Amino acid sequence: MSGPVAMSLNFILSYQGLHVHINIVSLIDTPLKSGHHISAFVVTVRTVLFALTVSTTVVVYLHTIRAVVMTECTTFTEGEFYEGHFDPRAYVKNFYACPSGHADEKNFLTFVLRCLSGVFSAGEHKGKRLIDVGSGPSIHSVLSACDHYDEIVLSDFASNNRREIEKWLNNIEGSLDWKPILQYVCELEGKSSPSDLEATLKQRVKKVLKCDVRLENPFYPHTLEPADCVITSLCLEAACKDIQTYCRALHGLTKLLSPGGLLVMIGVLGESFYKVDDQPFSCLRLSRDNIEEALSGLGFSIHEFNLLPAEDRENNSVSDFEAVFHLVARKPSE
Ligand SMILES: C[S@@+](CC[C@H](N)C(=O)[O-])C[C@H]1O[C@@H](n2cnc3c(N)ncnc32)[C@H](O)[C@@H]1O
Repeated sequence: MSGPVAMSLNFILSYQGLHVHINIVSLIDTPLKSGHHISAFVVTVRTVLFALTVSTTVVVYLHTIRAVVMTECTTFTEGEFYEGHFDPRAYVKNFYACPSGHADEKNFLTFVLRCLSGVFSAGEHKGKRLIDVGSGPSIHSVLSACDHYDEIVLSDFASNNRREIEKWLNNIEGSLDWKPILQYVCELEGKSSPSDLEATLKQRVKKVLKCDVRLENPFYPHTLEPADCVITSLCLEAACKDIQTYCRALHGLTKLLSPGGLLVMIGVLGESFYKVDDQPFSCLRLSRDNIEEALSGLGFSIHEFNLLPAEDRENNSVSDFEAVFHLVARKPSE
């Protein structure tokens, strides 16, 4: 099977103390198959002026130009690509090492954690079962909810992600460190003990399952009992190559909910790629209308839609999102 090949070219042009750093990252099809095209092309040109003094080096960034050209997307990085190319430890180190998240994605993670805390900390939403779809290697999206649901299922397409979660749940040496995020959520919610929160979550997570959101039943061949709450964060836009697939996947997720159940989504608008270390992944560019139309088409009522526009987008080297959104919607009761 052919898959996209990530190419990264770096070079420096120097002339009399003026250094031009050129970084080209592109996703291209494997040359083994003909008729394929460049699918994503990211060019970053950094012009750096080094002014040397006796003891110090002053670096002045003159300007950063970034151009992203999306052409026909024959190589959208779907689940199979994640299996071989997504580094769970690098992902967590890049984006979840501390509550402020990645330095280029200002306030992204604090916005997400605050929104999730706002939904769940009062205890208004509770129930027996909660499913997080496309967890990646991460547990942050269920931290605020875990006190209020008896059984939690985490899930992802990629086995390397599921393995990292299992390692953390089983206290295996060298597992991912979620302490800074646990600490932050406790501070938000006035809880005194991150280790109690950690213990609660570890006790409530009953399964870590393979899922594929492109399937009508994402957990096929298993049939899960209907959940009171489904959470999904940054998964559908990473997994779905076009809006039709996205709407079908959303429908599949909503079928996991019992009537009247709660859907909580975190996602990005207007993003075409993100990077984990130097490895780019594609993303379906969504608008707020896309999501609202898809959900109202499924009969959901949207209770909250919160948006955080990207700050300093032109200097973001790890993604090109326009805004991060958080929404809470309810499935119609029968
Ligand atoms: C950007 S990560 C999001 C991870 C995590 N939920 C978060 O908020 O950080 C996207 C995740 O989607 C998963 N994914 C990709 N294709 C998928 C599919 N078809 N079904 C389920 N998960 C998929 C990837 O393995 C990856 O873990």
